[in-house]
Amino acid sequence: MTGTLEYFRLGKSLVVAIDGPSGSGKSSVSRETARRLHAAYLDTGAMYRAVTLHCLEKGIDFADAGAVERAARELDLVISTRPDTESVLVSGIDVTDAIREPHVSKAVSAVATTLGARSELIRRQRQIIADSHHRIVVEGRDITTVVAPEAEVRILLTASEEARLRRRGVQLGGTQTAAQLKQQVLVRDAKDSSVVNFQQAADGVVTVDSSDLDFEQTVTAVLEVVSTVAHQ
Ligand SMILES: Nc1ncnc2c1ncn2[C@@H]1O[C@H](COP(=O)(O)OP(=O)(O)O)[C@@H](O)[C@H]1O
Ligand SMILES: Nc1ccn([C@H]2C[C@H](O)[C@@H](COP(=O)(O)OP(=O)(O)O)O2)c(=O)n1
Repeated sequence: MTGTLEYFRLGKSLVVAIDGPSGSGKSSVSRETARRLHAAYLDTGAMYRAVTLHCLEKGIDFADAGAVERAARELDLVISTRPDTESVLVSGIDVTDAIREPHVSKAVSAVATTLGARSELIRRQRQIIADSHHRIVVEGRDITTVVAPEAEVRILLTASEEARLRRRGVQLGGTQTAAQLKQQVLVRDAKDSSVVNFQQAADGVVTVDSSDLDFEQTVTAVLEVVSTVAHQ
């Protein structure tokens, strides 16, 4: 770790790209990794969710790809990149909690599979990485392959279906039935997989399987991958 922080102090670029399926621990593990590295943190899924919420509120037809793309382009979206501040604003309104609602989770794949909306969000994500002076942990589905394939560290964070369903169930406070959880985790992943590959590691991407690791062990495993790069 000390070596990794030293690497940062030398002003070197350190983009940590983390992809993986739903419930693998991407958001929580990436946020904590960013904290420990004193780096910025970007939850790209939150951006897809914000566009989705906006479309739902404006009654935009998800089948109209042009309208969804326009919504992505025109959205006044501000997302915090401070790991200690979870904040998403749309037109100045705080939607941090609203974008996590189950009805948004259910609809979000429609935006994720609209290629024009993806291009716009990818453009914005690259800008945010540049604004961070390339010291950032970025997580999503296509960060290692599309958004930042040149990232110094590229990780695929996986976990068994059973672990992912269990974690999401606990996270949602036991409010969802087994069928609802399957819909939100496995069915959504299957839909999203039609446009991005986050099930297998691309060349040069290190897989961290968190199925049998607790949260702290997973963060440690990710930091170990980061530190091998810092010491190269
Ligand atoms: N290795 C782990 N062991 C146990 N629980 C974990 C682990 N990693 C994450 N979690 C918990 O699982 C839930 C889902 O994690 P999250 O980061 O939201 O996943 P994702 O962003 O991949 O959907 C959260 O409540 C988180 O605290
Ligand atoms: N880089 C990304 C990030 C998310 N997405 C899509 C895939 C997901 O269905 C949604 C929401 O992502 P999010 O990471 O919030 O999802 P979960 O934390 O797994 O519930 O956005 C994407 O297509 N590309």
